[in-house]
Amino acid sequence: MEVKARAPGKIILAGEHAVVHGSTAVAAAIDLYTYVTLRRPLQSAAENNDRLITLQLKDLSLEFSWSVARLKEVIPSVSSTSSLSTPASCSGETLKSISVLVEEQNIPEEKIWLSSGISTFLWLYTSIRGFNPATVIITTELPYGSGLGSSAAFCVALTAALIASSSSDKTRGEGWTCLDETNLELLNKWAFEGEKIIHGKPSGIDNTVSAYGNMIKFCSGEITRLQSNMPLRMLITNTKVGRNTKALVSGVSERTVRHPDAMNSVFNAVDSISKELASIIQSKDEISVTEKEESIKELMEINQGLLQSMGVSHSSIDTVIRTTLKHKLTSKLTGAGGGGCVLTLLPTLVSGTLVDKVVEELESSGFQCFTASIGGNGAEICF
Ligand SMILES: Nc1ncnc2c1ncn2[C@@H]1O[C@H](COP(=O)(O)OP(=O)(O)OP(=O)(O)O)[C@@H](O)[C@H]1O
Ligand SMILES: C[C@@](O)(CCO)CC(=O)[O-]
Ligand SMILES: [Mg+2]
Repeated sequence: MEVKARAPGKIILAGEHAVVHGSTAVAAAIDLYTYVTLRRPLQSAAENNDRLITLQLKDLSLEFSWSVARLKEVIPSVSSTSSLSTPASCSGETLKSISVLVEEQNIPEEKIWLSSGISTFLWLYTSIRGFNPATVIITTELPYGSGLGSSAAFCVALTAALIASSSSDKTRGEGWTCLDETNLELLNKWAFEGEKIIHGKPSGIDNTVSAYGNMIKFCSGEITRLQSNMPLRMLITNTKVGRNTKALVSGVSERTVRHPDAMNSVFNAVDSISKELASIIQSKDEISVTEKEESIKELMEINQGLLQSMGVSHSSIDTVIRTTLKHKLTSKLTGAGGGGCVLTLLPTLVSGTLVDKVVEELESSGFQCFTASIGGNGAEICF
């Protein structure tokens, strides 16, 4: 028995970090996906003594396996205390036990950043599917830890596959299909629990936009779907500077504890930027696209300045901003910053030749550029 699921990455157009502190943010799904295939063994094989839960990370040529017996020994209570319909947080104690199971896998030192993802896998899998043996195969088009929501796409696609494999209502051979509203809500709640293991204190925007797709305005868990009334093209530049969302988010929280008044003013300013951006994107007024683009440019510039003041920019991000500005193009970091990816607005009147020139310049600095279509589908499953 095999089910497949996929979930998209995202870009944050405005409001990252401030959204963790209650400000509004605007995000959109992009057409780069994480794919999960879940294979359950035939009944006869499942009854063998060597029953295994296996995780294959195909792009990295890595495989991790746990015997069901070992899982039952180390985290006996997980599957008895939770079920698909009751999303629950992983307690500190359970996470410690799961870390023991992850450490036993001897992850190569240079890939140790995968540990939180593998812990999340074990938590989500055993909470939703119990100790039923299976092989889970993951591939991704998203760069890991670069601000495009690889962690959320991983949690959402994995949970979607787990929900699909638990479902008795299977419509075969119909290609990729969306989940119904109830399952989507459940999926989003479970994926948020997964994100908590990877991010520490996520706002929930990344898993929500990956699950629901489209373009959304998000504030304290409340989602508004945005209908764009203008073309929106962004160049994405991956600085390839590795960073970790958990550390960056906690850095901003520490700064907020030290300077609460100043930082709350910053978060309020970001809230206004996101709200204004959302209204420009949706506006049906007679304002020309060029005028709208000019406003968006300015808002991106102010947002980047505020992200700088939160301490989450990086010299590689500054290089991208300077390089694009030479060609009168505006950029801001996207996601958690500290390196990772940068967005550059490509106004409708900008010629392909200019874009090619900018890309060439950015790539000669060692960065990687690409474009992605914005605002597509969220999580989907396939039987
Ligand atoms: N396909 C995957 N397989 C296993 N683990 C993954 C996968 N994708 C992401 N992860 C886990 O998520 C971590 C990266 O998450 P992190 O939140 O730091 O970056 P991001 O989600 O790419 O960026 P951002 O949160 O800024 O959008 C990795 O270190 C890994 O533990
Ligand atoms: C940095 C952050 O705001 C976005 C990461 O994509 C964290 C979050 O909202 O969970
Ligand atoms: Mg993440």
